[in-house]
Amino acid sequence: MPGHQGETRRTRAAQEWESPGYESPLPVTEKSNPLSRDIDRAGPQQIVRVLQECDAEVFQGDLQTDAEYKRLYSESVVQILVNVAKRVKTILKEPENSLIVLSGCGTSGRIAFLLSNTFNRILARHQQKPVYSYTIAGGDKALLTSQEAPEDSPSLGAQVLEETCAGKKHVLFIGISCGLSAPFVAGQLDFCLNNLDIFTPVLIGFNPAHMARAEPIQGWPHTLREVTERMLDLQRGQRAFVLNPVVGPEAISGSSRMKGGTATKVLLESLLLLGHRAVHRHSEINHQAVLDCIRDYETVHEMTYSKTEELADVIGTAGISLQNQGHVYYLGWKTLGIMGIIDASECIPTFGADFEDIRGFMSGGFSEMNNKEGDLSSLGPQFCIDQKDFLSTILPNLGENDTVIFIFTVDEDFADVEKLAGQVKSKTSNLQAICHEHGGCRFPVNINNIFASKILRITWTSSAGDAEDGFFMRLQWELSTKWILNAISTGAHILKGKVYKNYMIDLKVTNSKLYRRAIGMLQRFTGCSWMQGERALLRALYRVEELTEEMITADVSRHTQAANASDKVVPTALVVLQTGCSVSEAQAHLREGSVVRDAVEACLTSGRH
Ligand SMILES: O=P(O)(O)OC[C@@]1(O)O[C@H](CO)[C@@H](O)[C@@H]1O
Repeated sequence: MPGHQGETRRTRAAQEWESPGYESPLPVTEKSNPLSRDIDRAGPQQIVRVLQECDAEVFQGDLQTDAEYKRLYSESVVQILVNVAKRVKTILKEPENSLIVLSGCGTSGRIAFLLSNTFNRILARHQQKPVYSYTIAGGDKALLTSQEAPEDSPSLGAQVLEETCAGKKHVLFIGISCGLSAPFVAGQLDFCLNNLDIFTPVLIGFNPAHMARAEPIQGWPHTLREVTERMLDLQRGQRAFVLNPVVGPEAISGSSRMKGGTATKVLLESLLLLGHRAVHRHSEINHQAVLDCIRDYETVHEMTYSKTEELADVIGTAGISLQNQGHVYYLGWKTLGIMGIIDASECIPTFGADFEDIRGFMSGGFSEMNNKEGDLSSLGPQFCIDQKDFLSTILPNLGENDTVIFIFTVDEDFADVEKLAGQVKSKTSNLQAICHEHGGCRFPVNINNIFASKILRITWTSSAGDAEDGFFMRLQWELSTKWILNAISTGAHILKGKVYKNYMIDLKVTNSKLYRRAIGMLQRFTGCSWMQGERALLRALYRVEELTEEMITADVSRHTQAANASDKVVPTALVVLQTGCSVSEAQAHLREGSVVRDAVEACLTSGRH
């Protein structure tokens, strides 16, 4: 794709979604992206192109100097990164009784976990004790599966944080909520604000402060907007920090696992790396150092998306597997294995997918995960993540409808990769590799032979630096892998018909944010009122024609709990609203059309005539 054409499209799109009336009053993270409007009708190549452009928006500079929205490269954002990196440095220099806690819900919490482990490993290389910890709404179960309900509890957030920090005298707390929306994180920030003698709170998200969630939180006297405003007041005296550049609407509306997760990783890694380099290499923490770091990540975007053809091929293969009721399996090594497990776990709430549709496994399983709660495999098949589990439970039934994607780097034991690939190859020809190598280190011939043409290989230029450079390269591989896997799972679900325009129509309404998003979607597509949308949603959720008084007056938390057990709730409500049919008729209609998008589209189009 010629670069300037993409840039022109991005500028035009930004002018559109930045205009004050565009999908007002939705915050940026919930708006639909003009660049991806027709992604549901795109083929694999086009899907990659659209995702590339949407992801490039993460690194877009200010359109004008007085632009309303701050971006990653904006002066004020860079300054906050500098200030927070200096706090990191202070803690690393005086680690006794100190802690850096990273926290979030869903993807945000998973990234918190990943980075907390990585940076503790960097410290170990320098013979330093761990300083990092993480919290995630729903505990370690949420690292592997979707646990959306705990996201709604501020008191749970505060309690978990208090336990994590017991006895500490200095805590840098970094709460991540891409939409500035999660009550769990709000509770933690409020706890910090009430204990400023110990805590320095930092909030990371991707909306301007005036778009932070302002609706009342059940059983709590504050809102996230109010907490954000309190933090902004304290920011002047550097007692709290709000890092909230805008990165543009998601390619799939509201799917903050994508750009939100990416920008979180870029921001956090940049500020943590600078803090570490200041201590271990005595380098300066200044604007230029921040800009250099972000530019390195921008290069990762370019390198990754230079593999458009190969990526489109994998999406096509994975899409066919899902269309034929087959499965996609990620088999990864080290942290790239974790990236696979994370990406797979997100498909359940995002696309209403079954946990068997896309699954991730990693070499070493829980001993390699290094999560706080240890081996969770006894909790059920969803928690079996070791490649050994793949061999014992999946391999025997693997077939031509399944796609298996190997994710590894030149640092792996090739004999291991080769042996597993041979076993998989005897069951399915849909074998793919995503692999990272660097200048001095290439894959041996037998690895190339076994995957033949099905290799998406990225060769990185390595700097002959110290161990920290090695870590930095791995962080870049992780981000690159994230982009690739997000594209594969999103693309495959698009090809399966799980996306309508650029909306995830079959999402699970398992927390209050998703519940509100679903009603908003019903309003948008049918023109109904909020109340009509909510009633239709509840009828679909409880599978009843008439709502009882109890259902109407119950708390949203009761509905979101019930949503776990229901299927195709939003598509059913859409059909009910649009045609005036009963819930059971709508369900029958959706069963007939195996592709959700087509069934919904047929109904919406016919309703218009
Ligand atoms: O608090 P955030 O980061 O805005 O949102 C977190 C979340 O609700 O959103 C994602 C789905 O959109 C999931 O990762 C997670 O469950």
